[in-house]
This record gives sequence, C-alpha cells and structure tokens, in this order.
Amino acid sequence: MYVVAGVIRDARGRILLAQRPPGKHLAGLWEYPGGKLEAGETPEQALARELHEELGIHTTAMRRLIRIPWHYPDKDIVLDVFDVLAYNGEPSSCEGQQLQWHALGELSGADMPPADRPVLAALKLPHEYAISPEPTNPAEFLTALDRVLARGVRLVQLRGKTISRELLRELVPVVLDRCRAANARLLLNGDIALAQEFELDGVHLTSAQLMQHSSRPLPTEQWLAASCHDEAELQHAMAIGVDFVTLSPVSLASSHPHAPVMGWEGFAALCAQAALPVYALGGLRSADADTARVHGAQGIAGISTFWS
Ligand SMILES: Nc1nc2c([nH]c(=O)n2[C@H]2C[C@H](O)[C@@H](COP(=O)(O)OP(=O)(O)OP(=O)(O)O)O2)c(=O)[nH]1
Ligand SMILES: [Mg+2]
Repeated sequence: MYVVAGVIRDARGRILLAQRPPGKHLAGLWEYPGGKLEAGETPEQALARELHEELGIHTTAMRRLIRIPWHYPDKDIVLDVFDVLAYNGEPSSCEGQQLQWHALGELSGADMPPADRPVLAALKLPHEYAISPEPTNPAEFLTALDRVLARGVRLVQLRGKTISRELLRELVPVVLDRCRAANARLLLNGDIALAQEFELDGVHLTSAQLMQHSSRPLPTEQWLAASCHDEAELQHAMAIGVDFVTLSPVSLASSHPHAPVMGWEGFAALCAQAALPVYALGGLRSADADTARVHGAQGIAGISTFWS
C-alpha cells in the first residue's frame, strides 16, 4: 500500500497533525495528513488531492522529505512524506478529524504511528553532516571547525580514533562549546562513555560496533547514528533503533581509496529499504547535495567535503 503524507507548517513554523478516526487502522494516533495513492496518480498529485479533500487547502509547492517502507503486523506500507512548502487556504477539518498544531521540538512521536518516528528524525536533522578528520593538531583543527560552523553546518561528528585518549578528553569540551555557540549538534565517534560524561548530543557507531549491539545502547533523548555499507548493516541499524545512518561509499573517497563504490543507483536501491534518514557518504562534494536528495538521501556527509 502506497501512502502519501504532507508536513504542513503555519506561519509560526508549527506542524499540523490529524487524529486517525476511530475504527480505522492505528485509530486515535496523530498522523501527517494524507492517504492512499489512487490508480494513475503520481505521489505529488495524490498528496495535493488528499490535502484538498481532508483540509480544504491547495498545495502549490512540495518537496520529498523521506520515504519510509514500514511493516505493520497486518499490512506493509510505503509512507512517502513531502514537505509542503507553500499552500493556499487555511487548513480546516473537512472530514470531522481532530487537528492540532505542534512545535517540532514538542513532538516525540509517542502518540504517532510508528512509521512516523523516522519522519520526525528527518525533520529535525539538517542536510549536511560534517565528519571530522583526526584532530592530530588541535589548534589547526579548531580553526577548521570554526570555518565549518561559520559555513552553516549544524551537525558534526568528532572522530579521534588515532589520537590519545588524554588529548581527546581535552578536546571534547572545547569542541562542544564551539558547537553549542553555533547551535550545532555534536556526536562523538564510537565512545559512548565519553559522550555521556560530557553530555554530547549523541554517538556515531562504526559499522563494527553497530553489529556488536543487539539493542539500542543510548536513551532516545540522544542521537544514535551508525556507519553502514550494505543491506545487512542497514537492517541491523533499524532493528536496534538507530536514529540515522551514513551509507558509503557512494563514490571514490580519498580516505578510503580501495573500497568498492556503490554509485548513486546502488545508493538509491539500499536507501529505498531504509526506514530512517540516510546521509550519502564517500567522495562527495557540496554540489552533490541535490543529487543525493533525488536518490533518497537526507543529505550528504563527508570529511574532505567540509573540511578542506
Ligand atoms: N495519512 C497517513 N497515514 C499514515 C501515516 N503513518 C502511517 O503509518 N500511516 C498509515 C496508516 C494507514 O495504514 C495508511 C493510510 O491509509 P488510510 O486508509 O488512512 O488512507 P486514507 O486517508 O486514504 O483513508 P481512506 O479515506 O482511503 O479510508 O498509512 C501518516 O503519517 N499519515
Ligand atoms: Mg487520510
């Protein structure tokens, strides 16, 4: 079953949710307005029709946010979610459904259909994810970090796999201060204990670490990310409740010159199986951001993409 749904915002940026009526699948839960694709419709046409039928609005611009394949016990759906960028009219309840506006920060997904939770992650995450090089020279590294933050990057992963733990411990609070000042979130590669100690925004697991965990190792209030390279890793990330992943290598990266690349078609095929936001990684440039989104990505991740 192919379902389209729209993220509709008011002038204050709040998001519209509609309550699923009694007697229907997932009754009582709060969803993004939308419904089933009808024969011969494109997803965009179906969403414009549904939003007119359910809310009385005319949608004039939309852009795909994320597409979620989801298995409910009684049915499989693909939930194709669009950001509604512009519409005419005031949304009102045309089918007797309850409507509510919520600030994004208030939404936890608790009383929403399970398939909508990765959509919340997609809404909260930016389109760029800057992974740090090894901070072997801290002064140079911090200057580069300032440049990355000044460019508007709002999600950073600190990687210190080869430097000493003492140096990493010194660096983490400094990097955190700079990220906080820039309103950027900071994840630490691999080290859950250190990330907890310094109250970072989350942890990014290597693919090897990901496969060692049989359940989510972090509370849901923190971001849990992981590196994936194939379908088995993606499936495991979803199974243990990872919030988002990087999928690589899309193209040839200077940091991994011998890894076989998947290309955009391979990336899109894997992404279509993923019920969570996926950043494209590996040999990409900022100019690849639109290509990445067309192939199903949340955006692009990279080291040299952002740091050089
Ligand atoms: N519209 C919508 N449906 C969702 C969301 N999340 C989610 O799991 N679903 C599921 C619930 C249903 O199984 C399916 C939508 O089917 P539906 O029967 O409500 O579709 P519809 O609005 O066209 O309803 P109908 O008039 O055809 O009865 O997708 C969401 O955010 N919005
Ligand atoms: Mg509906």
